[in-house]
Amino acid sequence: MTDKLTPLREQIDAIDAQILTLLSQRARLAQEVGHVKAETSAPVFRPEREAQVLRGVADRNPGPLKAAEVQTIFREIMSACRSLEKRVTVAYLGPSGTFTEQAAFQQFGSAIEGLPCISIDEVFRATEAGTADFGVVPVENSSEGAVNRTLDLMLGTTTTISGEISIPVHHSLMTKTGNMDGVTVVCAHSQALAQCQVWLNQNYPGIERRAVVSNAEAAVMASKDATMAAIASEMAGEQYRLGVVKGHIQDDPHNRTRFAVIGHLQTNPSGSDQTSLVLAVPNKAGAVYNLLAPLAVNGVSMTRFESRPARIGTWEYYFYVDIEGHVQDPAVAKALDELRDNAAFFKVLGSYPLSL
Ligand SMILES: C=C(O[C@@H]1C=C(C(=O)O)C=C[C@H]1O)C(=O)O
Repeated sequence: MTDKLTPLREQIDAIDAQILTLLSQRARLAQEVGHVKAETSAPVFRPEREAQVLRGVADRNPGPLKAAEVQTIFREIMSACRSLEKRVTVAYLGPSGTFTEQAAFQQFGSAIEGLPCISIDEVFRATEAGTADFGVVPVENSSEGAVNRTLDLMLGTTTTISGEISIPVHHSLMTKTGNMDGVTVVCAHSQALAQCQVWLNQNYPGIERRAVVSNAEAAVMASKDATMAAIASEMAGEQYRLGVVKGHIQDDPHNRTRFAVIGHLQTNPSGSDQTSLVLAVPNKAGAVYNLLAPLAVNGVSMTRFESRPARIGTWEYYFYVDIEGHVQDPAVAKALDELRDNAAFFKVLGSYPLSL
């Protein structure tokens, strides 16, 4: 066997040497890009460029590696190259071990300064104040719908959305011991409890369910108290040394959560983009219909429509709308100009590359 392996490993060693040479050539070019940007105070992180690089490698990937695996490798290469220009600070809903942290690393790679925050409000504050260059917040879950706090804070924020991330959300039931002996309470974020409610009803109908600030916090609590079980990601379980009682307990096996990247960057078109808006209408008949008519007239597709009470004591609403395309696309620009005229409130939250 050794005789067969040796020549193959020699070939791998030779290729690794080539990869390393090419990586350092790439890194030196990124440093040069960094110098050019520094001369004009241009932003270091260019999400539209990174999205194009990642789409390009997926399109050209000859296999046998999967497109998503090749993208993960290139994501890390870009993250490391970018950090030679500047190591960006990214605030996210923590503590360490949350799905939002996972989303932040999926977007920026691991060569960043992570800034875990205790609440969604804190992520907005840190990003608005410039303590962090970017923030990552949950926006919507495929089973539970909108994350209302994020939508409310988007209304008044000075930041814009520069990217979106979509990740599969798999929950595990975990305890200190890996079994349920002596456990009297199951802790998790309210959304996670809701996403696992059918499974909990069937398997642990009598047990108390306690909503806590995050799943990661539930994992911390379970790591300190053998009477508590946590619902969280297996990643959080590993971090806090929990044993898995049962994995994949979410009621919907395709459960996903969408996250937004917020910051002070206006992202250029990447070729496959989305724009998020908040609108309100005057309180009269046919107002919503009239409001949205310019989208259809200009051939702009709406991919999401969500309403939130305006919280001013009357039955008025803010509408959160996602459309295909970028504000710099002529059809989108024209539709938005017309839309602005019909709206009682109008705010573009950002144009950004569609998640991979
Ligand atoms: C090198 C650049 O800077 C950053 C790093 C990138 C990369 O490593 O490919 C791409 C975009 C930027 O976020 C660039 O803007 O081209």
